[in-house]
Amino acid sequence: MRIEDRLMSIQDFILTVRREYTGKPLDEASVHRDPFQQLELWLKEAIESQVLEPNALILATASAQGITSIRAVLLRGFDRRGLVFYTNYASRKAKEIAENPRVSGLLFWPELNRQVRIEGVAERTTDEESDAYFRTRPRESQIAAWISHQSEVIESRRALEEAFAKAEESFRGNEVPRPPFWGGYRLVPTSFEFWQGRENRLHDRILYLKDGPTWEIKRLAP
Ligand SMILES: Cc1cc2nc3c(=O)[nH]c(=O)nc-3n(C[C@H](O)[C@H](O)[C@H](O)COP(=O)(O)O)c2cc1C
Repeated sequence: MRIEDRLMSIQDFILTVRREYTGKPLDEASVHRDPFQQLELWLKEAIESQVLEPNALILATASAQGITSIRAVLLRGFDRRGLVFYTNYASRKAKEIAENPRVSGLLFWPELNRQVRIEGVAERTTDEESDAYFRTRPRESQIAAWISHQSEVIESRRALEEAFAKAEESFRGNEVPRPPFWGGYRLVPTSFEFWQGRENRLHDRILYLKDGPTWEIKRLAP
């Protein structure tokens, strides 16, 4: 249906659209004691449910002055050390992380009425880790990493495409190495919150707080 056929303005639509959230109960007694295992379970369920971008992580950073910014990045791996994503080390997010390593991330799966909030600090992955991941990227993405001065103002789309074509030519016949200004970060969590939408807005919110080597588990009001 086209928006015009709804006989409703966009303003009225967003005011009135309302969805009942339902889902399997999330219970502090039955969740994994280890939030990384809980994350693995929910990621598995998101992937199995064929949500469009199950590993899209909305990442918030803040400058030293507390000016915040957010964007999506792709979660490329995780283990008990943290959650890994890759980017340009001269980008806005990287500059903010250099000033202030505190970051937060959000995984949101509307099809499952679920979100996961993660707070912690970002630290760079090792060169070896970044190299290993860079080698798995399609060649075009490897070349794009070289020519994109991510987050900087550029003259035009054409200038970008010309730089890409030039780089493609100069790398012809050779492997594309990882640019020194491109690599990974690991979000090392200090807290996780798993949110499951439930009926009547009585949602389940389970909070994990790092307590030395273990995690404290609490329930939050919806
Ligand atoms: C679904 C999705 C996934 C993305 N994944 C990445 C990523 O893994 N790494 C990255 O640097 N940018 C990624 N981007 C682009 C970022 O959102 C952002 O535009 C870029 O990193 C520049 O951000 P910054 O100026 O805040 O540093 C993605 C965008 C979307 C919509």
